[in-house]
Amino acid sequence: MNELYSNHINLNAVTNSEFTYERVKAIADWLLARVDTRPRIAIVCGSGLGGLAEKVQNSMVFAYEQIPDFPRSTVVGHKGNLVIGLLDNVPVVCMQGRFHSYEGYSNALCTMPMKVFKLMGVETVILTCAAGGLNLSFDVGDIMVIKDHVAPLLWTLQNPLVGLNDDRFGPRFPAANKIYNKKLREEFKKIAKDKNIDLREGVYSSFGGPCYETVTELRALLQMGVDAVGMSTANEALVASYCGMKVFAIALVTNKAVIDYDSDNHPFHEEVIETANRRAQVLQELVTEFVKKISF
Ligand SMILES: O=P(O)(O)O[C@H]1O[C@H](CO)[C@@H](O)[C@H]1O
Ligand SMILES: Nc1nc2[nH]cnc2c(=O)[nH]1
Repeated sequence: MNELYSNHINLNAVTNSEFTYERVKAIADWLLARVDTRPRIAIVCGSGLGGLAEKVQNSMVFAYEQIPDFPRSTVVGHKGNLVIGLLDNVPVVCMQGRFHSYEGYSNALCTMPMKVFKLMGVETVILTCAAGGLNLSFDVGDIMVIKDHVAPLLWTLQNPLVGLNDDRFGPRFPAANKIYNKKLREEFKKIAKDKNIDLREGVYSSFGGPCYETVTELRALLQMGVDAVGMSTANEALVASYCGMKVFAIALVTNKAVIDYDSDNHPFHEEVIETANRRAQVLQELVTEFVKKISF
């Protein structure tokens, strides 16, 4: 098991080509052989947001290290479990923790679970993440529906789709202008409105991390129209959409991006986790309701 990890010295060099259709199918089949549930919705829990997975009932919990060829979670706030079961009676597969390139994983490896979901029969992927709020009108604790992304890593050979393409997953040259499904965004906004929960909508940008951004980087992003910044999600959204799944993503604004050169403030992960814990319940409520709505 996990031959890849023992043979590879540099997991940051694992490309798309390493995860052949057959290899990904073997992971999907391994999981499907162990559960009765057939999820059509996958949920990725971001930093501090893994509590949602605990709401899943009749669940089978697989630690990532149990699953053949799966990477391991190394970040605080990412438990590292794949949870399969029922969220308010809707069959789901839930990543309680995701993979980031700053953990030393290539983007191909970080996003490999999206392909597993595809081969498990998943049709819709819901991504959640923690992010720094850049839009000047955003407050800590705001929930932002992601409508587009700017992801400089994906402009490079760290694009997760680099390598031999297998058309059974998706096309060689996928479009990226409609990754975040409009109907799903509208549906989610309706749910929030009915519950009197304020929402934001905007553009997410992801960097490789693990450092947070410099003031000048943030100012440049602001000029580009970016509203929130993180270190994940865009890569997963791209691959999920490439595989033909519908994508919906939300960012929780866990801290304010510092765009003043002389400010004494700075972002730190404990604050990110603390805000996520504080807002987890609202987020869980919205996502659960959303899952119910879109399951029909
Ligand atoms: O995107 P998620 O995993 O939610 O977490 C965000 O928060 C962490 C930094 O505090 C980074 O991992 C960043 O990507
Ligand atoms: N890159 C980045 N990731 C984050 N995750 C949570 N907050 C932030 C932030 O301010 N910047």
